[in-house]
Amino acid sequence: MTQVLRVGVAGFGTIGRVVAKALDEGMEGLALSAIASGNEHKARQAMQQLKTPVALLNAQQLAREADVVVDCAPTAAFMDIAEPVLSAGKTLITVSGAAILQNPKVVELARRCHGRIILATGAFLGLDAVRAAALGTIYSVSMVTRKPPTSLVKAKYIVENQIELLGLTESLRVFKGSAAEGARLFPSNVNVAAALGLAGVGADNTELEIWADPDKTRNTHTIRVDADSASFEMTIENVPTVENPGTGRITALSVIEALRSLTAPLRVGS
Ligand SMILES: NC(=O)C1=CN([C@@H]2O[C@H](COP(=O)(O)OP(=O)(O)OC[C@H]3O[C@@H](n4cnc5c(N)ncnc54)[C@H](O)[C@@H]3O)[C@@H](O)[C@H]2O)C=CC1
Ligand SMILES: O=C([O-])CC(=O)C(=O)O
Repeated sequence: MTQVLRVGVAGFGTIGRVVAKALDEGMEGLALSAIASGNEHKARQAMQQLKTPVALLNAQQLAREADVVVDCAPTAAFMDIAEPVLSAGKTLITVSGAAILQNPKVVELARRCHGRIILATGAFLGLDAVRAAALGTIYSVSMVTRKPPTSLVKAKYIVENQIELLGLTESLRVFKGSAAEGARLFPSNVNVAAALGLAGVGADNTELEIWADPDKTRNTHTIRVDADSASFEMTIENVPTVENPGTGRITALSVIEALRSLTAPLRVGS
């Protein structure tokens, strides 16, 4: 008999709903087993769209119920979701690179308990090449993010510093520094910079600029890497989701792809 992996989805928002829908519609070797949410009322309403009803559980119960948990919740909820999954020696798929930087001990927890954290590529590109280059010598890694002002208005740093972005007529650089600092100040907006840091030379040594750009309609990230094995420059232009413009449409698809590669007979890319 073929084994089917039970998948729990934690966080039923912009990304979580798309991932749950894909599982509900059928993915080879994978089945949606339960959902955890930060807002029970909204989650119950949205769960009515599922063809096969599943339970709404808390994070502890979800970790017991599922073989694999997909974390699609805000950065602040990461440890509540990750800890029970990893302590049980199970697999966590996440796109919260910023949360991993904030909680580096989570990697040790996974090691000690034989759990596994898969940081999906998310709204990004090129992490396979960066990881490979990191086996040699990387001289520099930098990233420039340009987002439409609407994608940045809810960012922690922008809100706390009351920076007015919606009336911009030209682009404004809102951050320049390390990816580590950028991920701390913009946790929901530059998870991709955190992932780039983790893949390459570390977030402290990865340079980052973030621009609010009224001429952009897409969340755009350009990375430049100079290494002894290769030099490369890549740009991705992500279509913002309607629900949460800071989140590109491709993010949920990347998570679905990460799930699919758990059971697919052929995996393309490292
Ligand atoms: N690496 C990447 O490329 C990207 C990463 N992200 C990250 O993905 C995460 C989710 O993004 P979105 O779906 O756009 O956010 P969202 O705000 O649309 O959805 C988050 C959901 O999590 C729920 N939630 C809150 N606390 C929870 C808890 N303790 N347990 C379970 N659920 C909880 C909320 O009620 C909400 O439904 C964020 O951490 C964001 O920073 C987002 C976009 C790209
Ligand atoms: O980096 C993120 O967390 C999200 C992002 O920029 C995008 O969706 O393009």
